[in-house]
Parts: sequence; C-alpha cells; structure tokens
Amino acid sequence: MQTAAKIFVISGPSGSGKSTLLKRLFSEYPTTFGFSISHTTRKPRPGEVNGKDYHFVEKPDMEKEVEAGKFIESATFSGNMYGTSIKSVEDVVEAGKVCMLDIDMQGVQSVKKTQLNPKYIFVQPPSLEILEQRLRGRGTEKEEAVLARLEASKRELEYGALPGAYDHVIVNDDLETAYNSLKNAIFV
Ligand SMILES: Nc1ncnc2c1ncn2[C@@H]1O[C@H](COP(=O)(O)OP(=O)(O)OP(=O)(O)O)[C@@H](O)[C@H]1O
Repeated sequence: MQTAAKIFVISGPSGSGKSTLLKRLFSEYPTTFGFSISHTTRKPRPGEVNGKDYHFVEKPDMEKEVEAGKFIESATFSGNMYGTSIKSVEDVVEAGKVCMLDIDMQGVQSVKKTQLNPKYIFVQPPSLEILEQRLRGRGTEKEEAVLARLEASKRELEYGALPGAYDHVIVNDDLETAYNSLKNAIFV
C-alpha cells in the first residue's frame, strides 16, 4: 500500500487515543510501519538488546549529541536520559518501513526544524470533558498526573488549532470513524 509520506508524526493530548489508533494500525498492517528506537542512558535490564529495545548510551555522549541538535526530543526521568534521535527515524525509513513518530507538541516543533519532512497528524479528543473521562477511565495515572496531563492538553489543543500546525486533524469521537480518518490521512 502506498503512503502519503515515509514519516508520520502523530500527536495530541495525553488520552486523546494515539496509542489506541496506532495499535489498531499496526495490527492491521503488521509489516508496513515501524517505530524508531529510542536512546537511553539507563542500564539495560536483563534480556534487553542494544539497538533493538534501546540504543544504550553513556550520559556524556548523549548530552553532547542533544547539544549538537541530533535529537528530536529528550527528557530525563529519575536521573536517566531518554530521547529520539533524528537518525533513529531515518533508520526506520532505510529499513523500508514507514516511520510512525508518537510525540508531544514540543517534539512536533522540533521535527519541523529538521529535514525529515513528515506528514503531521493531530488526534483531538471530542471535548476536554471526554478527555478527562477517558484519562480517568484508563486508570493508569494518579490524580496529580491526570491533572497535569489535562493542563498540558490545553496547550496541545491550542497548538493543534493553529492553521498549518498539522496536515490532518482527527477527532477521536467514535473510534471506528477516527480510525478510518487516520487511514485516509496515511494511505494514498
Ligand atoms: N474513540 C474512543 N472512544 C472511547 N474511548 C477511547 C477512544 N479512543 C481511546 N479511548 C480510550 O481512552 C483512553 C486513552 O487512550 P490512549 O491510551 O490511546 O491515549 P494516548 O493518546 O495514547 O495517551 P498517552 O499520550 O497518555 O499515551 C484509553 O483508555 C482508550 O481505551
């Protein structure tokens, strides 16, 4: 199947349904898409393979590369750095797959400064109320984290509403309809 680009960026507030939609897409098209492999400075856990689960790197090296602008996004969680390098996205394409990048608004802005030239897809919840219901319904976050995500989602929604910020806006109300819109945005 032909796709509109080699790289797609999928973004939207936490709880808007990105993972749900991507899971479906990957299961319907198991060989078409790939995710980039992240870098991390944490030590590998037993069974984890370097270059497959993560690119395991040393902190000073990763800091240098982030500084040099080689990363689309990076963040530190409990002392360990994590991030997505531009090259890891290019590697997916070189391996003959369509790269699907699930990133936040800051990541989107960062990708826009690169030569990657993806199509940008925004997954929008039907309303803030429904987003809140879904986030709570998922039951994966503590109250504090739910509130932080809802706060951040306001900025994500504002950015998503800017003309030209995204190539496609998918309102995830009815899942079936949203999934079909996603496929229409991806396949030509
Ligand atoms: N169209 C829909 N109708 C009802 N519930 C939905 C729909 N889409 C997703 N959900 C539910 O909403 C919750 C949030 O969805 P999901 O985890 O896919 O969001 P996400 O955007 O990937 O969030 P995060 O950025 O935090 O990973 C899940 O419990 C999911 O089952």
